[in-house]
Amino acid sequence: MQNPTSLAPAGPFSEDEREAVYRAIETRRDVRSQFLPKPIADTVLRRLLEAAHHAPSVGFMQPWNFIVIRDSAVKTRIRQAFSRANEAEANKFPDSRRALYSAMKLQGIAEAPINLCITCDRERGGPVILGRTHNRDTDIYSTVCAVQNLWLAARVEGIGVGWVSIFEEGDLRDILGLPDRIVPVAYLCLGHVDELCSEPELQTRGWAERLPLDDLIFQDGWGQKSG
Ligand SMILES: Cc1cc2c(cc1C)N(C[C@H](O)[C@H](O)[C@H](O)COP(=O)(O)O)c1[nH]c(=O)[nH]c(=O)c1N2
Repeated sequence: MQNPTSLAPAGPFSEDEREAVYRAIETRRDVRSQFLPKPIADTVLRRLLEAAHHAPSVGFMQPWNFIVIRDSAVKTRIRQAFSRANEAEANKFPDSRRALYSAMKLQGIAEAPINLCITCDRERGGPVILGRTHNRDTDIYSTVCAVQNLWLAARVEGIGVGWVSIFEEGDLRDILGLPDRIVPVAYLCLGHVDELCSEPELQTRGWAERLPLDDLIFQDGWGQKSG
């Protein structure tokens, strides 16, 4: 049988292109406070969704859907669900951290012109999916790849993205009318930004620090360091 694969050139990008890609990766931020009210043009939103839709997926399953939320009544219900979950989460932390937790803004649901729920259809493509037999969660991993593609594409477009995960899943299911087989993987707030924090907000506020990369790299087996 003839090999149907067609090949395209795949050498390194030019220096400028390479720098631009790494700049997008390094300056991407999780956004909660910097959203501008300016609407996102449909053409821009479409490019972001195309970027997400070009993510890798197990068995080319493409398990994602994109629920674009603009309706302020829906956002209000989502915001209320966040508030309930946020209170419960705050109470999980010891007294010494609770005040700092409560002082942080952890969502921009109302301020972001668009909210976007990226879901995973756990039954898309039928019961047997190439590559998923031994790890059922690879459909979820695939959906997260779509989220990251969108997040980086958004940086390039001057659109900030904030991932909000402080919800009871049942609330999201109920508000968005999700069938049982659909998992809400990411709830994202999107809006134009003209400024972004230069470091993760959780770092500047003293909640956590970026770990040294060298501590995380092992050679040929868990815990094994070179030299
Ligand atoms: C799966 C997942 C879920 C959440 C987040 C991220 C991810 C990957 N993050 C954002 C998170 O705090 C942030 O990514 C890190 O602090 C690192 O900062 P930068 O993304 O580099 O700005 C996040 N932030 C927030 O304010 N509220 C939230 O509910 C969440 N939830």
